[in-house]
Amino acid sequence: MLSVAEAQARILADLVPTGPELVPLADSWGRIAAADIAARLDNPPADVSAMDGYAVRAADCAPGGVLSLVGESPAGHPFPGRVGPGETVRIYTGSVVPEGADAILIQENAQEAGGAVTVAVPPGAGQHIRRLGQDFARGQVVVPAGRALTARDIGLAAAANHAWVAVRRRPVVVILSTGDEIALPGDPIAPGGIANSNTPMLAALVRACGGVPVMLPSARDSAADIARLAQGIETADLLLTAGGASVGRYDLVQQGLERIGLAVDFWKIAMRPGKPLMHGRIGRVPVLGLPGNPVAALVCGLMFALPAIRTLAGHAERTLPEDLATLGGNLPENDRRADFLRATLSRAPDGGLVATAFNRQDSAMLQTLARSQALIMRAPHAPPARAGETCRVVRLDTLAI
Ligand SMILES: Nc1nc2c(c(=O)[nH]1)N[C@H]1C(S)=C(S)[C@@H](COP(=O)(O)OP(=O)(O)OC[C@H]3O[C@@H](n4cnc5c(N)ncnc54)[C@H](O)[C@@H]3O)O[C@H]1N2
Ligand code: MOO
Repeated sequence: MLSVAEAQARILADLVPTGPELVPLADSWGRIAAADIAARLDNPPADVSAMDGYAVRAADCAPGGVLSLVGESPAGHPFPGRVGPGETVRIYTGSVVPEGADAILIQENAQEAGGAVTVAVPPGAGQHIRRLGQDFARGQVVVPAGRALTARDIGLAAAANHAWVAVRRRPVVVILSTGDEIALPGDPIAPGGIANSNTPMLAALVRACGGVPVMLPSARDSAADIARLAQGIETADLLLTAGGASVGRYDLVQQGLERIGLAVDFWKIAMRPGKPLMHGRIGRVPVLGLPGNPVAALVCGLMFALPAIRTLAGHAERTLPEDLATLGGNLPENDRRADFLRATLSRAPDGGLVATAFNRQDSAMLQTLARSQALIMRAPHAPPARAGETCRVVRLDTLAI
């Protein structure tokens, strides 16, 4: 069976990012920059004052000295002349510093009367001046390609004078759950039936990864029905199936999709939950067959669908970051499958993270999944671990998933 890392590498190997589209900058939150965004101007565009006061020549300012007030430089209306020896110009925060001046005397440290300004506390040379380009220079890349745009990036791109940005088209991800027992949430549930939690959960995951989910009606446990529902996926960027991935007589996803051209790349990986994960292609469309147990579907979603969607979306950070934490309880020796244990997080007195695994890790238990704040990652064949030892975690509390 493949390791988690090998499976990730094979899934991501030949995914091609979607093409670019232009969107208004203000609508670009969370979108992935398709190209570097370079500044179209210097910021600040000139030397400007950081305070309200007087533009002066620092060398002219001595305590008690008097300067002649020769004009004003309001923001947006630069003073056209020069500040000569013994002269000063009234200035405000954000105003262009007139030629000749090399410091700002803040108004709290001066007294103005009858066209003269008396210096109380002289400024140092250069004080309270924001230099031309000190934030960024024209041509400098302010947002690199592949970044998911934050409110801060949008502010920066706006300051760099961009009204539109090129972002990647959101990948279209088709979701197909399978199983005779599956009913739409809210519909009557027949004896032995179960509400479909995977489809809405995976749709939310797709959205959180920057994709557009397309939820198909769930398929019966029949190869013909699976093939029928999955027809027409050639315009999608990714197909996610859930359920029917294992070895039972009614686990028919592979058989069903083979009828419409599925070529399987791998099936089964050394991971818990998630052993029956399948990867393949139908034509150019990558296919991820997720296990039906909802926890396995979501954990495989985080470890494989998320990197795949992020790669399709052109995101530079493809996989979830790992953190270190201290174990809050003992863990037994692990077998040959990498384990992802649902866990809560707390803080040790020194502020460090403490991860405590839930006692029951049944991959059908959604409540512990929803309550978990991290997944403790255990390597295949990890020896028993004791409370207080360091462990690797994927944080869920910081993900909006
Ligand atoms: N003999 C073996 N049995 C199983 C093995 C194995 O290796 N040998 N693997 C187990 C593992 S691990 C998993 S995970 C499951 C995966 O099974 P499938 O992917 O075939 O999923 P189903 O059998 O269709 O369903 C499993 C379980 O999940 C429920 N389910 C399915 N879809 C949904 C949905 N959309 N919403 C809510 N719940 C869903 C379904 O009712 C079952 O209870 O196989 C083990 N078996
Ligand atoms: O994926 Mo299964 O849920 O490993 O138990």
